[in-house]
Amino acid sequence: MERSDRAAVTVTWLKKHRPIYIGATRHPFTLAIRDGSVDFSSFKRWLGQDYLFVRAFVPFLASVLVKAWKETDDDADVDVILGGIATLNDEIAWFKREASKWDVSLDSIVPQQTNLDYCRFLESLMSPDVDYAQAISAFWAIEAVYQESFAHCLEDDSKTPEALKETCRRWGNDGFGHYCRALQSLANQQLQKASEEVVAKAEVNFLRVLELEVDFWNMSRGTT
Ligand SMILES: Cc1ncc(CO)c(N)n1
Repeated sequence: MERSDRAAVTVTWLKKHRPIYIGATRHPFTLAIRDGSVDFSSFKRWLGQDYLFVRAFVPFLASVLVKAWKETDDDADVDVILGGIATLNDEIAWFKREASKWDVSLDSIVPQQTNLDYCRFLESLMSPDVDYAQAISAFWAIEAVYQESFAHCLEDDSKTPEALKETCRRWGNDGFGHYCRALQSLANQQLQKASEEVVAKAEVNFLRVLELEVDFWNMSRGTT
């Protein structure tokens, strides 16, 4: 592909891998939240596992911040990522409150294999050998799946149970949507300048994120 054809690499990926993306963002678990049929024990399992995931997401974000600081000239990238880190601080406090509401004891959650696999993937991206283009595009994909999944649960015709709406709003709100578009545009900027090899690696990572997201929803549903 010519450089000029790659104005928005992430848009190309979304078109090319549409069925897989839909599989992650219209998963039976989140569709069950949306139609009100979700089993609360599945929700509680998701809550506990996602808390562990988000804890592992903190050092990953910190590593993306360091890469942005090293590899970009203006402050825009660092500012967007720093905003993400600030949100994560609130998110961890929210998980603790939500868990106590649902009687989920966060201290005794054992990470399931899927979660360990996902955290290991994050760790692989934290290596200094992985460039910023790869890290920021994976970061965007991870956030975008949650944004699309939970925004769908808040549409007018959804029957999301009242007790789950706050969770859906956390990732489905317009502000988070705006943040995801900002990440997507940072990813596009980097991918546009990146070598063919880096773009190819980033596309593999994108697919791996989608696969891990599907596995994560499956785990929450108790089907793995
Ligand atoms: C598994 C997973 N993917 C994405 C997000 C979004 O931050 C999250 N909290 N958990």
